[in-house]
Amino acid sequence: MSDIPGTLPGIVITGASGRMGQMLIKTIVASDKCKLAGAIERTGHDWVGRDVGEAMGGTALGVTVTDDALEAFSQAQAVIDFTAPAATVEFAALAAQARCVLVIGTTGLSEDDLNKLSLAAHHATIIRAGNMSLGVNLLTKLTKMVSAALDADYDIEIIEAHHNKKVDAPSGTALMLGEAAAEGRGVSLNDVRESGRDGITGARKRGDIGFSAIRGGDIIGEHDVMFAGEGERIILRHVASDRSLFAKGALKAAIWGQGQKPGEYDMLDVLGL
Ligand SMILES: NC(=O)C1=CN([C@@H]2O[C@H](COP(=O)(O)OP(=O)(O)OC[C@H]3O[C@@H](n4cnc5c(N)ncnc54)[C@H](O)[C@@H]3O)[C@@H](O)[C@H]2O)C=CC1
Ligand SMILES: O=C(O)C1=N[C@H](C(=O)O)C[C@H](O)C1
Repeated sequence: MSDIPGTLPGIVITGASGRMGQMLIKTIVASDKCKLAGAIERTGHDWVGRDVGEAMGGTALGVTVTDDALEAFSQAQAVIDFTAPAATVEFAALAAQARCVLVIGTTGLSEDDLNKLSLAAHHATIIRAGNMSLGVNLLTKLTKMVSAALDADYDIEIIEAHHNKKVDAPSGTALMLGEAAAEGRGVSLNDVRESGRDGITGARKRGDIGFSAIRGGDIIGEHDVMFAGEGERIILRHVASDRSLFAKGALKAAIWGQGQKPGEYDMLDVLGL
């Protein structure tokens, strides 16, 4: 890992051609706190071998898209990964080899994937969150507080809406909010999670935390946490209206991670919440 004092941290972006990949590259280019050190795409992708700025339809950035992740990671101080679970697990192992900071935004990770990330975190500084925005991370705190103040007479339902290309449900953010609500109630989310209502479901089970997912158009990401009681409903809401929100949070995490010991962190650590 190159680490020349006084230079800006170099950041590698995986999934460079993706919605978040391109947003991250634009955010890095506009930042005076870090520089773009590499751009990764999957083997066979038509961006591999091209200048990433030109591939994005703009001016050349002097960074060629590569599928050799380990070589790119070893030249960087941090990697930001918003791709897909299988790729994220591979990148975590490579980040451990390269001993660099890895910021993970990928959602839809299984328990097995998370265990592999924990192993990689023995050698890499891994910062992971299903949502990198200040607003959502603050909302997790509020959700926990409201959930702790109310008993199970208030039914908790989490409703999320995203664009029609999203492949996982419930969203990573919805699960973060569900974990916060469960924590506030002093229960495990796995014991009370209800995310598959269809057909003759029977009445709602007291204490369940329900999830509903809407998919349509270009919705960036909207989340409601509803506490539905007798005669009243409390609704906590976050609406993302620009993807740059997530990219700015991820960059903040990559810079915060410099000098942190290997281990697992989240955005609450980064934001000091
Ligand atoms: N934590 C957060 O704040 C946010 C998380 N996300 C999550 O980020 C992930 C990506 O979202 P989008 O950018 O919308 O998806 P996308 O489908 O537009 O982009 C994913 C990119 O990853 C690339 N990729 C897949 N496998 C790869 C591999 N093995 N090597 C290199 N590149 C690979 C694909 O070619 C594609 O370019 C999703 O899991 C999404 O839920 C999205 C927005 C915010
Ligand atoms: O896929 C997305 O787009 C988003 N994914 C994250 C999630 O699963 O919560 C964050 C954000 O809502 C956008």
